[in-house]
Amino acid sequence: MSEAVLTVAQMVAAEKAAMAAGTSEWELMLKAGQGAAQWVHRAAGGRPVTVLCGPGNNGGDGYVIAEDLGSRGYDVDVIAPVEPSTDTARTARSQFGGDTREQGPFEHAIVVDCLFGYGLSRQVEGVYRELLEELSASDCFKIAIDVPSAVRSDCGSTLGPLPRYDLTLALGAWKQAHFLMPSMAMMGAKELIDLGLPLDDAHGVLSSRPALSAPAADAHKYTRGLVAVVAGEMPGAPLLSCEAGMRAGAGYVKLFSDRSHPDAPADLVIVEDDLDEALEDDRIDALLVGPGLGRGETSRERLAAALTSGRQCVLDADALHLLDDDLLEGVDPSRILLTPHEGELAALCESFGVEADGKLDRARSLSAATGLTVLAKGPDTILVGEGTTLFFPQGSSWLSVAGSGDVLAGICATRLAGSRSPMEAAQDAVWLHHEAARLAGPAFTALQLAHCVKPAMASFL
Ligand SMILES: NC(=O)C1=CN([C@@H]2O[C@H](COP(=O)(O)OP(=O)(O)OC[C@H]3O[C@@H](n4cnc5c(N)ncnc54)[C@H](OP(=O)(O)O)[C@@H]3O)[C@@H](O)[C@H]2O)[C@@H](O)CC1
Ligand SMILES: [K+]
Repeated sequence: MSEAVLTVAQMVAAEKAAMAAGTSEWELMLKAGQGAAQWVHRAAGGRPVTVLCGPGNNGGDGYVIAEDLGSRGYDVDVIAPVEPSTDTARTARSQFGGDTREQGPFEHAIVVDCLFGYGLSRQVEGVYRELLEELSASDCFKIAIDVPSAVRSDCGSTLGPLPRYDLTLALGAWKQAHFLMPSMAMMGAKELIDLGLPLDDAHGVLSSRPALSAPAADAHKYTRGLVAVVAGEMPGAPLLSCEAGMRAGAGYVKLFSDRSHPDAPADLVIVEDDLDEALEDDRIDALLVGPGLGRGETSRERLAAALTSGRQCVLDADALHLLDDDLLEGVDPSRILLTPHEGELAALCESFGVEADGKLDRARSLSAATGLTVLAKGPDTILVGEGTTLFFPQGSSWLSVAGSGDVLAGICATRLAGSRSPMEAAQDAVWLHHEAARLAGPAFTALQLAHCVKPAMASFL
């Protein structure tokens, strides 16, 4: 099944294309509703179900679900504050053999929310708000059809109460809100119901688990990739990057630093030569600059030296605050990966005169304006480059710890050194980072996370 992630406009276009090819909207709704009913049945296991139906086609899906469950012998209670307003939803209503009522309260242990789907267009008020508030306060099992009803499908922000759902059933394709905060964290388990829509042209894709490989039989340390981490004013952060990079498959990790690192592990090579000289080593496959770099003039010079060396680079942390058009002059942007968190992304957009709203739009606009690959990290991670946007399943919330980004940057640099493109390297790194966090369990430190990158590798071999 396609893992395309669509905007509302793309969703509407895909539906239109399916209809032009001979499938009616009613057929799509039947397929969607019956596919969803199958999941509701699995969750309900015979217990009575309440279905909340709104005025549009999301409500139409609700009537199809109610009819399907009724035909299986379920006790179904349908709450529909208004009559359906689209032809297809009216057809669905007329095919539903049961009664409806206009408002709550609802008592059943399973509630299916079909108030609004991707057609949500304004603040949720009145009886709809009351129903969503009641749903939020209830301890019932909550199922959202397509998207939670108060969620804007393109950006994941809310226009009303957002209950914590147990299950969200996406119809036809994933919407961006399924992988963006705050909505993604409230959707529970997510399942996709295939409607056979044409989705080949989608620019957004859900990242699939990478398959990594062990070194070739004749590998040596240089063929596996030499990573150089360019240190700066603060020693701790680049060391964390090295600790992670050393466990993500690199053959060799070096720290280019002009100060001593008494806490460095014995298996890390520290190069104290002049940076320009150190960068002349032809065997370097990728550089990481930014963690602990500082933002002063010397730091800027170190970043400039790294960029003008022509090597593939991962830029993180302070490097993202220093980066501007001047530093990128003559640099091939297709060899550079940026790993900003939300604040760094906003700062980058300002530096490059990119006007955009929200994380997704910022990452896309920055990449389009500069040609750089952008890994916009955070609880909802987005990767943009080569005209594509990749979305990711949610990682552990324990990743919100100081040094977590340094670890991610170190993994990115190692993957980039291992003959991966910036997009591939970043994708590998997000999965390794998430898996390391899963293995580290609760309340880990960044160093413990870096150590778990090694066992995380095993999950992808
Ligand atoms: N993808 C597919 O292939 C398939 C998709 N299907 C389903 O269609 C869904 C999209 O349907 P949709 O376009 O009819 O929009 P939907 O979300 O039901 O809501 C629009 C209605 O709500 C109203 N309204 C909006 N906001 C409001 C507010 N705050 N407060 C009050 N009213 C508000 C709005 O009114 P208006 O803005 O027009 O005044 C309009 O009446 C999609 O999510 C999926 O479930 C399947 O059936 C078939 C296959
Ligand atoms: K819904």
